[in-house]
Amino acid sequence: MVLEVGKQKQQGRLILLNMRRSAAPSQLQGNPFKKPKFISPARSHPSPNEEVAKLNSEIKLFEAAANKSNFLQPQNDPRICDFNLPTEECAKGINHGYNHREKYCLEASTKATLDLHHTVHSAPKEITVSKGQEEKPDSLVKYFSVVWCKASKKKHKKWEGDAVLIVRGKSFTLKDLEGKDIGKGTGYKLKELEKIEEGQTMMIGGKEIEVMGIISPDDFNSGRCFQFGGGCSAVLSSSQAAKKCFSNPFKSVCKLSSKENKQNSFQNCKPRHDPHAPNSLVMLRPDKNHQWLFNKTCFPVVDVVIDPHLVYYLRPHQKEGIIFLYECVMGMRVNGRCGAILADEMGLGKTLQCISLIWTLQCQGPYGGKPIIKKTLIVTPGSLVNNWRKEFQKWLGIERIKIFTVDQDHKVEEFTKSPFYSVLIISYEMLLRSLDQIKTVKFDLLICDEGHRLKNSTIKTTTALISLSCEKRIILTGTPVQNDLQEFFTLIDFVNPGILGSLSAYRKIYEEPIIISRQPSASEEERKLGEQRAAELTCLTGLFILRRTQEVINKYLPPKIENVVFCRPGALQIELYRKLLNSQAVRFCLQGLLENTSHLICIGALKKLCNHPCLLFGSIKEKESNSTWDESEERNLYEGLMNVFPADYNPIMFTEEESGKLQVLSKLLAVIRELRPAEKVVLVSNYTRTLDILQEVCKRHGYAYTRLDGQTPISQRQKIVDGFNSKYSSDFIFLLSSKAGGVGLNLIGGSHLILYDIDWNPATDIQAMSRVWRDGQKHPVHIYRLLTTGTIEEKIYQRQISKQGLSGAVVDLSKTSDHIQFSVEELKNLFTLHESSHCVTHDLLDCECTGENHTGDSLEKFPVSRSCQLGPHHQKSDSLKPLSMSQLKQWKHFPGDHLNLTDPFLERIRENVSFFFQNITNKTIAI
Ligand SMILES: Nc1ncnc2c1ncn2[C@@H]1O[C@H](COP(=O)(O)OP(=O)(O)OP(=O)(O)O)[C@@H](O)[C@H]1O
Ligand SMILES: [Mg+2]
Repeated sequence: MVLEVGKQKQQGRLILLNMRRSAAPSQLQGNPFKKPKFISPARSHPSPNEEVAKLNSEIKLFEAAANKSNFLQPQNDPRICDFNLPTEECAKGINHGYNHREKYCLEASTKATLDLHHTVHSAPKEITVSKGQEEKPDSLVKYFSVVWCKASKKKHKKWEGDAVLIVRGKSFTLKDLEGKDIGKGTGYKLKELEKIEEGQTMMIGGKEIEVMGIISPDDFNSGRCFQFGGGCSAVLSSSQAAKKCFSNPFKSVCKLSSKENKQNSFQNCKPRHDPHAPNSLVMLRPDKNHQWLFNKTCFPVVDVVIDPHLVYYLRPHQKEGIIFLYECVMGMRVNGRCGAILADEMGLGKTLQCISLIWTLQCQGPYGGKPIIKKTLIVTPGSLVNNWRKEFQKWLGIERIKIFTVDQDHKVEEFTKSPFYSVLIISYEMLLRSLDQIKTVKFDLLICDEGHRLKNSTIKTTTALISLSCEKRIILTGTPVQNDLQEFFTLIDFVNPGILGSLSAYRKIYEEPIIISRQPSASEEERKLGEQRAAELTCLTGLFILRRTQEVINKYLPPKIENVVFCRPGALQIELYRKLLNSQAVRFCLQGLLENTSHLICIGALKKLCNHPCLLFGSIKEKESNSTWDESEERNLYEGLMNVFPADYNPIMFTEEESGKLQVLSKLLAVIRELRPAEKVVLVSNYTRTLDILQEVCKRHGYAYTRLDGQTPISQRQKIVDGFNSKYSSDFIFLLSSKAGGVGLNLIGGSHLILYDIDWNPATDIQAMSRVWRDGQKHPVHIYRLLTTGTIEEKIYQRQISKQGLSGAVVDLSKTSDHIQFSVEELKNLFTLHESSHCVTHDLLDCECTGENHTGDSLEKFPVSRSCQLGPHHQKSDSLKPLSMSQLKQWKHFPGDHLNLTDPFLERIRENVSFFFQNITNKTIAI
């Protein structure tokens, strides 16, 4: 059966092979439209005998081409669209794409036959420049795929490359397949440009071209007519790039060494688990094309069935995710491409999906049941290395799979020397240190957890990982990947190298038109072009990117009660705040007189003050004792500030009353302890010094606590997390530095989470909040975000939720306030203290209520949209994203002195609170 398919294909390609022979080298990567027709301008067609003689040697080339030309597989699986595509529009786009690509291939082969009869080219005719003033509406634009070379009188000319000819009225533009202009002209005779047709050879703008085909406006606008948008070519070019470092990805890891082995394998060709059992999860069978390419030894095709032991626990979205990952790494979604990005929102169980995949591929495969992978490399942030180990044990026990985690006591060498282990789990930092040893192992699958860190292609980690010769690559990330087109390219190019062409081509074909189309000054034409390019890019990459939002697991989770609590500042805080705002440093900032970073120092001081005046006191003392104090910028800021503190002020003896937020926190902890003695609290700050203060509060009140921050050794981290999550733990509080260790942690032992301070980047806060409201959480989750009323904290919050704050930068954890540019106007707003307002944020909401008990609908009814460079239509709504102002308005809100506070926790803190916002998710379940 398989052989038959191969034979048919061979016959079908006889003609094509000869076309290829005469092609310029660039054509091997060229445009699929005309690739098969590519004939040197001065070359006649070879005789049929020549053809046959060359056949054998060229079969191989044909195989490669056949392999690649099926870039997208329409026959593959109708589920593709269901799983992948972010929007309906995109789904339409994909089907459309399929048709096109099928059409391309068909057209290409038909044309090839025609070209065989196309013998010697007549001398090209020069298109003449018009002298008259004929006019033509701009809307009549035609596109052609062409091959070109410099004009010359030589007999044996060689085409130099493919290009796209755009004819608009009397002008033309010639673009190479990287989107660069290589020729331009205007004032040509309209009649001559109008007459251009397929097969025509001509001189235009000093270049000789041959028209290979007509490109539809749709194909041009989508960018498909360019090198990598065309599908077949994309795979070809990149596979050539990939060849450099990749070995055959589909070669089974279990080579048959003898006849005996082979016989045995045939006899054992049964699925490992019963595919017909109820609830069985069976992977897609490879299609004929896949079989022909990767089942050379003709093993029987066997069902790959996920271990029922795992399936029992899997959520529906996880089953879909496993199917998706399987098809991606098997090269069933994009032929010859084995990369995937699983970008599910935080807490959706990306780890379990990967573990299921690894376990499946390590034991099974579609061809004779032979395993697909032997060794897997998992690279993850240091704090999650042991979390991965735990998850493996949780889902597979300790017997099924042998994993090795690298730490101080367990070096990579141990893994490399032992045949015992199949999975290596290592931190990004350790990977860099042990790269040479890691390279000695042949890994069949590479998983990069929290892989958005690879978005920068120049950082060492990315280059190190790129250098590993493993083709099956998976990036896991909870952060959306489409917000920055440059970073998007790097991530895509990492998992599927070369699929979007070179970076410069990508910029020309996709990035530039998309960005131009989003500018307010964009013309209608630019807007349309940008939209279509974005749609095409999304469709192409949507085949191997999967993102699901939190909603898919909401029904398995307990209710979440989110509160934004506006805490009245203490008297000392207000006095110090005023003084800081009156300082010379702030005044200079507002006049634009100081250096670039001065405003950051002012902002830092105000933020410290909001957390607790003793932090500011500590900073001033520290600076004063420094020998450079006299020249330091801070002097202008701190001048006279010490006089505001009581003469005998001792920061170690700080009081709770000195900070509005600390007072609220202290009362909140007390009421949680009293009303829910069995529940625990995660207390988050971005600053170690603030955590010190919070730790001191725990001590003073006798609360048992544990702490994880940047200083915590990686080897300790999982132990701390496990200890806290254990029901036997006596810890009441988990002190967490969100930036240092928030990513990926499971802190389901806690059901109350308090964000003590606010970060410019909402992603940091969202990361922290997602630690407790996730699978496995048993209690309703209470989130409290504390903000000091009228201060810079409110402004940062507003920035987070306003449009400005929603620009691409904010969803990226690596972006800090250092990256944020402020206008003088913005600085003026930042450096204002609103002493008389209960809640400046509410004042800005344009809400009809006077702040009295507005009980808006639940947020769930209001889908949130995040700005994304690929446009609003190219991304599903994400639930774990910053709110917008209008959504906040829908939250229940009321002043602190409101009479009917139904929430017993809020009731206890109201004395120090000027305003509340509250929203409940999953309200249906009784709290
Ligand atoms: N099907 C399931 N049933 C019960 N618990 C599950 C299931 N799937 C995952 N979990 C648990 O949910 C928690 C979150 O899973 P995981 O850490 O894999 O999330 P994630 O998608 O990696 O999130 P993040 O982006 O925050 O890292 C883990 O404790 C995991 O064991
Ligand atoms: Mg994770």
